[in-house]
Order: sequence, then C-alpha cells, then structure tokens
Amino acid sequence: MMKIKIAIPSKGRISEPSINILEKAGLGLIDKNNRRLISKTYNKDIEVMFARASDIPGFVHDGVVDMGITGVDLIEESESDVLELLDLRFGQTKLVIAAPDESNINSINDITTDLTIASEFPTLTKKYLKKHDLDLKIVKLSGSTEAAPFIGVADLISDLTSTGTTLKMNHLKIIDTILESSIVLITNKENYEKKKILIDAVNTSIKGVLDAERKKLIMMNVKEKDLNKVKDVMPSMAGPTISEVLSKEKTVAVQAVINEDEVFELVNDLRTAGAKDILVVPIERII
Ligand SMILES: Nc1ncnc2c1ncn2[C@@H]1O[C@H](COP(=O)(O)OP(=O)(O)OP(=O)(O)O)[C@@H](O)[C@H]1O
Ligand SMILES: O=P(O)(O)OC[C@H]1O[C@H](OP(=O)(O)OP(=O)(O)O)[C@H](O)[C@@H]1O
Ligand SMILES: [Mg+2]
Repeated sequence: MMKIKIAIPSKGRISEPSINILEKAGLGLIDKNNRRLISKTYNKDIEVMFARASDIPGFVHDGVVDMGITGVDLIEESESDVLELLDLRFGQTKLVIAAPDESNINSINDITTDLTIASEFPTLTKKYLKKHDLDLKIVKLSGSTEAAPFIGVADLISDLTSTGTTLKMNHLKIIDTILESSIVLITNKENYEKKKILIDAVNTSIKGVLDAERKKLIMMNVKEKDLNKVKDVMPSMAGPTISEVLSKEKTVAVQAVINEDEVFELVNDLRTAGAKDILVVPIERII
C-alpha cells in the first residue's frame, strides 16, 4: 500500500499558512491540536510531520519524508537536491547584502576583502561573494543580524527583507540581491518516481486551491430575451453554463467562473444587461 509523509513547519510565520493550505486542499489535520510530531490527515494514506522549516529541505533530500513545505532560501542554503513542484505564493522575501546607510559602500564593486559580513545564510553568501571573486570573513549568526554592524560584529550583513521595515529601522541600505525566495512544495526525487500517483494528487489539489483563490463563481437569473446581452458581457473560463429555470416568464440561470478583479465591473455590466438575483460565491478548489 502506497503511503506518503509531508513535512510542514512546526513554528514560525509559515506554519499556520501551510496547515491552512493543506486543509483547503482536503488534507486537514485530524489531531492538529495535539501538535504531535506526526499527524494523520483526512486521507488515510497521507501523514504530516512537523519539523523546523530549516530542517525540512534535508529531510526531503534524504527521503525521510516524501514531500515538504519550506522556503527556497532554506533549500538553497542547505544545498538540498529536491524537486520543486509548486510555488505556494506566500512567504515572499529577498536575501540581500546590506550596509549601514552612512557607509560609502553603494554597490558590489565597493566591497573589499578586508570587510566582514554577518549572516544567517553563510553558504549562499559565500557562493555569491565567490562569484564576484570576493573572499570575505563571514560571521554566522542565528537571528537579529541587522544589529551586527552597530555592535561591531561585522561591517556588512546579508539577511532577508520583505517589507524593508527592519532594514530601515536599523539604518541599513540594500547593496545587492543574492536570492529571491518564496515558500514552495517540494518532493524527494526518487520517492517521486515510486509514489508518483499520490504525490501528483497532493500537488494537483494544492494547485487547485491556489487557482481558486483568485476566482469567484458568479450566478444569476436572466430572462430569455436578455440572454444575448448578458452573454456578451460575460468573460468565462469554459462556459457560461446556462440552465432553464421553471417560472412563468421564460428565465434561465447563468453561471460562470470569473477572476476576482473582474467582479466589481462585471456585476454592474450584468445588471445593465438585465441579469437578476446575482450571486458571487467563493470557490474552494479548481481541479
Ligand atoms: N520577513 C519575512 N517575510 C516573508 N518571509 C519570510 C520573512 N522572514 C522569513 N521568511 C521566510 O519564512 C521561512 C521560514 O523561516 P523561519 O523558520 O526562520 O521562520 P520565522 O517565522 O522567521 O521563525 P523564527 O522566529 O524562528 O525566525 C523562510 O523560508 C523565510 O524565507
Ligand atoms: O523586511 P521586513 O518585513 O522587516 O522583514 C525582514 C525581517 O524578517 C525576518 O526576521 P524575523 O522576524 O524572522 O526575526 P529573526 O531575525 O529572529 O529571524 C528577517 O530575518 C528580517 O529580520
Ligand atoms: Mg526568522
């Protein structure tokens, strides 16, 4: 019997969104409040294992688990050889080199080998510097890297930035970007060959959740005489679907899947075209 384990982050900012996306994909955790190391899901063949986000790339690489949810930054830093299935479109961030605002370093060309750099990402930082023929001393830290230049630990830092608030608060400016990262769904390369059916099913379900996030189902009643006008203003994925409604006047029900950003304008156009009883409904998944 084929079974798979998916590793998801046990703490930190990406833990909750990871659990949520699995839930929407039909893989809700049965005993999530227990926070045990392993949790069953609504699918009897799929289990979830909780781990630190930074340990997940290694677990997937080694095949300890079949799939995982973690950041591209952590995969690259640990040099794990895994197969990336899907960009989950959250946890977007950049790994950048930064220097104090008042320093005269403004580009990679101003960096000299007598400087030191502090980072939680020594491997990625070293590779980046090597590419530019720079061999700097790297000070490995485990957090609060932005403070390093001011307490005299290092001249430069490389750290993650997303809104830019932390860099700004610490009077640091970006010199260059090393890597752009987001949270991804990954799988072990060999296990993927062996358990393709189940792994693809998980991937397809999660992709369905992402696709549905930006879509709505729109439904309405239309008198038959107005149907062509309504059809003209209706964009649609594959359709619209039209079915007959039993009523005195000849009326049909029209439904279609539309983009979220089209809703506002479309509802107005549809009303003008004669549509009645318009409903806009969220979609859970599109398969
Ligand atoms: N400011 C941020 N914005 C978006 N994503 C981020 C940010 N900081 C970290 N991440 C991403 O979150 C993922 C998990 O990182 P990590 O395990 O360090 O979580 P965390 O929420 O920062 O927890 P911790 O409190 O332990 O630092 C990483 O892949 C990282 O790229
Ligand atoms: O650009 P911003 O939106 O300000 O985000 C960037 C900050 O977020 C992360 O820190 P985190 O909160 O994870 O703390 P940590 O340094 O203890 O990991 C990262 O290490 C930066 O410090
Ligand atoms: Mg962090």
